[in-house]
Amino acid sequence: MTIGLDDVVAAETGLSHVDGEAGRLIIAGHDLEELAGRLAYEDAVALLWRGLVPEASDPAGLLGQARARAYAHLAPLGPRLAGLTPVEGMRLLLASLLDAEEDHPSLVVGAAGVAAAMAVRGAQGLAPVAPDESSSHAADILRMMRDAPVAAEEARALDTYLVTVIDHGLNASTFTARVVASTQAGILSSVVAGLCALKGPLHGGAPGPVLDMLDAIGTLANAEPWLDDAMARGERLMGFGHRIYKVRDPRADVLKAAVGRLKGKSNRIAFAEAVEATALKVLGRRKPGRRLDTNVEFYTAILLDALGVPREGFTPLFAAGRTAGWVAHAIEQTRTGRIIRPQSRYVGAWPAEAA
Ligand SMILES: CC(=O)SCCNC(=O)CCNC(=O)[C@H](O)C(C)(C)COP(=O)(O)OP(=O)(O)OC[C@H]1O[C@@H](n2cnc3c(N)ncnc32)[C@H](O)[C@@H]1OP(=O)(O)O
Ligand SMILES: O=C([O-])CC(=O)C(=O)O
Repeated sequence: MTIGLDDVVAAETGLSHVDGEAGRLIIAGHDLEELAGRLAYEDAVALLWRGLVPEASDPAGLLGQARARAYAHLAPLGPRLAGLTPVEGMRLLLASLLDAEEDHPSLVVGAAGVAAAMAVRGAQGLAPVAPDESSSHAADILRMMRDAPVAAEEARALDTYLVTVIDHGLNASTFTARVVASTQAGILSSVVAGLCALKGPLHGGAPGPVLDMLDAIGTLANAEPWLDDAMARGERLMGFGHRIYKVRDPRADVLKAAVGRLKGKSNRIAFAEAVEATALKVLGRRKPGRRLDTNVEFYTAILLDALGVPREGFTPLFAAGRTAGWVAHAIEQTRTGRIIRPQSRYVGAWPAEAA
């Protein structure tokens, strides 16, 4: 038995496939590289939901309406976000919809976009900004978050990001969502559960710490000693390593290319590339045979920073993108009609008479 379920197949899915040896991600029958940077997020949602969600044929209009409907419910909660981190705020907002029994696929995705923007603003003591139904999902999230116009190239960069993270096999948050869905709890409960799995740094929470790491390293000359000291203290280098990928995560290059297209918008990219190369050298030396490479979170940090997203907002944006995946997995799992219930191996004390 493997603790951590490394090689266990816990579900069948038609949504996405991660080939960890080839460094390949297939989403609904397409390589990620065919989709990211080419499709708007709503079109990727339609592709992912095809055959699962009836309204998938017109996702653009539906997500706009969904944002407007969600905002009407969520806006009064704006004052309650002060003092919460954006992840906590987003959780509070989405959980509040549970009471309203809003369990509709598009509404949940629309609400996740609104909640991400509101939670980032709320954490800074700023009032929420209303959605624009006619805007694309990516452009509207960025505009609601910053309350300022969004350039077309910025909207495209965020689209690329949201599509890149839309789904990824049975990662920790999606597995969590499927476990909850398997109890027939419904879509929204599954999504809120998935969101709860993103609170820590190991899954979806690494990009903020990646920027902290780059800031702490400061100069290229300091990179190798800094990274080496961190490893000597037993720390993990954020943005590196993956349970499934034993080679470079293909999403790292998709996002790095998206940063490159944002001309003049990142003053960190050259430094980040140099630190990445040094980190790979240090990881290879300190953990020989472990096959630790760059994961999606490293260039997520650079891209979202270039878009002016505060680092505490990185995880809410990951969640906003992943929500369409959680929803689809929840529906897929619910349809199986079977509860997910693995076994544990008891290592505690036995009653005296059984010893
Ligand atoms: C969207 C996403 O969530 S992508 C993942 C984002 N998370 C991060 O970037 C956080 C840093 N990375 C990690 O913590 C891990 O690589 C994980 C959690 C992503 C995957 O972990 P697992 O595959 O379970 O690896 P596991 O914990 O078994 O570690 C294997 C070995 O590699 C080491 N290792 C794994 N990742 C790292 C890392 N980033 N830095 C340093 N060492 C690492 C572990 O210390 C362990 O070494 P040991 O056996 O000598 O003690
Ligand atoms: O697959 C995983 O374990 C983590 C990950 O990269 C993701 O969820 O995108």
